[in-house]
Amino acid sequence: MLNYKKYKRVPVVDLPDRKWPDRQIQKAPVWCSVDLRDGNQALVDPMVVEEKIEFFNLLVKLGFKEIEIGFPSASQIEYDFLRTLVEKNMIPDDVRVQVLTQCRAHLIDKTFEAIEGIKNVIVHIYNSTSTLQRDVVFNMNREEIKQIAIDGTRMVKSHAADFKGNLWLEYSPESFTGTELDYALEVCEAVMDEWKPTKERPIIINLPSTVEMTTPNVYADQIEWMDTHFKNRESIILSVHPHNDRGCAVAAAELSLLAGADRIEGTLFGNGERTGNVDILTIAYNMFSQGINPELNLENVNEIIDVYERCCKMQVPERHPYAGKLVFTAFSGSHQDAINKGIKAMNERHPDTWQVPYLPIDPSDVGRNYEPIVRINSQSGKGGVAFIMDQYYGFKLPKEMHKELADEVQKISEKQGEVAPEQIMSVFRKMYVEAKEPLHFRKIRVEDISDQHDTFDTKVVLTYTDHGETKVIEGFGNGPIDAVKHGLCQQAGYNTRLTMYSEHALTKGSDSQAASYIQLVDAKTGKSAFGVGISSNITRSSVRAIFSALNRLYYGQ
Ligand SMILES: CC(=O)SCCNC(=O)CCNC(=O)[C@H](O)C(C)(C)COP(=O)(O)OP(=O)(O)OC[C@H]1O[C@@H](n2cnc3c(N)ncnc32)[C@H](O)[C@@H]1OP(=O)(O)O
Ligand SMILES: CC(C)C(=O)C(=O)O
Repeated sequence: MLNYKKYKRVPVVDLPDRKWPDRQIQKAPVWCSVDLRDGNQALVDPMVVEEKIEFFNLLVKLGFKEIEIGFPSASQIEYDFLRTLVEKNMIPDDVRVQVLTQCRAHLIDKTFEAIEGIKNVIVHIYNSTSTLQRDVVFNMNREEIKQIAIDGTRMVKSHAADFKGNLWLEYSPESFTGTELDYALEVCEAVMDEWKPTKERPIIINLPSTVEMTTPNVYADQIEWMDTHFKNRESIILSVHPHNDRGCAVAAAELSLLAGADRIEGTLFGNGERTGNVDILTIAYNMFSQGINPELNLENVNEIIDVYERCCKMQVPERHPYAGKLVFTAFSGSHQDAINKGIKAMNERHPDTWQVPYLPIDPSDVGRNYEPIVRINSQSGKGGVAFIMDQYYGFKLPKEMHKELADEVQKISEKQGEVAPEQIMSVFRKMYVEAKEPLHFRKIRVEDISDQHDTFDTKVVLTYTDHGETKVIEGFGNGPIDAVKHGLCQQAGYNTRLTMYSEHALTKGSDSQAASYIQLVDAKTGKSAFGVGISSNITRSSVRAIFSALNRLYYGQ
């Protein structure tokens, strides 16, 4: 049995008048990508300079205005990358780059050496404040730990006096979620007392969920508590930095926005230590799906995946929100049916507002144009097969026909697994379009005889082969189809009723073709069959559909 007694609960926050549950997200926060630092430090093979440059350029293209580019005092690669950005003038003027350092003199000195020449920089210092780390890592009491933060701030301050560009300070009480709230507040305020931020030159106070330890509502309570207890709150940009140990980082980040956070640090696809940082893209796409401008350029998720996978040597999982290969695809019948009907209804009723069952966003909005929304396997139903026929090939099968074709496709999927659209099309062709024997329609002549006949106004002369033997018959009716049917009944003995007819121009493939669908019922036995005809001439496509139905009805095709 699992030894759950080994673990103890993390205390919750006593916040009876919490406000965040009644709020809604109204706008995008300040986004800060920490891919090149927190994401990078978790990689099996951290990025080399060229990869960091490619990733940095992607982040700029996506519209990030704050980018933590590394820990320049940690390694030569980190340092060289930063220097390359500066020397090659690659940092846009409207982007603030951020660098991380521990509160240690030699690391801060090196950091300032690295950032020389940057126009806008955020120097991010941190030290762990949690009860556990105070005890086992630092073996220091509360005052001593607070002093690390104060000393770090002082060191940055003394360097900042000589720094030529614009510089902001960010302070993180690392392991904030394992820190007593009153103590976290005390340390942050000690840093602020030292730094002296103003409304015009605010400090970034970043409250990381370094390890996600609780349900997201507790994190939100912690953030709201801090938000409402800070003195001089207007001189703070309140930032969060959730990790995903419990799989709830996105929820934690979203709830923290309700609780007062202004800024989110996270990574693309949630790469980062252990289970990762919060996935910024998911939060941004969530906003987008609610009609909120995410203020990032996220139209091409495939490009983001491409750069991410190449530089990080990580894979985006197939079920990853908004980005996974399978997230816009339905295999199951009822989902496919609802999507099929939903898209049709939306196009008819309100094409400007996306509302389709099972698809929270329009895949094409994020560049997933070629995504198969519907894929067919043994879990699929008739709606899905009809959707494929329409979306891929332009055949709008009458509802009556859906089941027959789907049953045939299902027989295949039960044997082989997924059935590709081409295979469905080939089944359709074989079943209907190629049902041309033994009755093979050759040609038709249509005459308008309206002033020569009382009830019928169309005469047809129909040539076809029956088991190879050529036959020519005449038929009269109130239109070509009716006349063909009468001719076949009276002169060839096929006594049928026509119970369904529909036709449409084919929108996909050859643009001048029409498709006709017919259902014939044998008047004596009641047996029925569908037929399909295709031709550039609507009369010929209809007659072909009749012959297809006859062959299937009487000759078992
Ligand atoms: C939650 C986070 O993600 S924080 C960011 C973590 N990222 C990284 O660590 C990646 C880059 N880091 C590195 O390359 C290295 O750790 C370096 C270069 C920064 C420092 O290297 P080293 O000094 O050789 O080793 P190390 O990191 O183990 O140093 C630990 C010492 O720093 C102290 N320390 C750790 N964090 C801090 C801090 N934020 N401020 C001040 N001192 C600190 C520890 O108490 C320990 O002190 P001790 O030597 O007296 O026991
Ligand atoms: C440095 C801090 C913000 C960090 O990376 C964390 O707490 O996860």
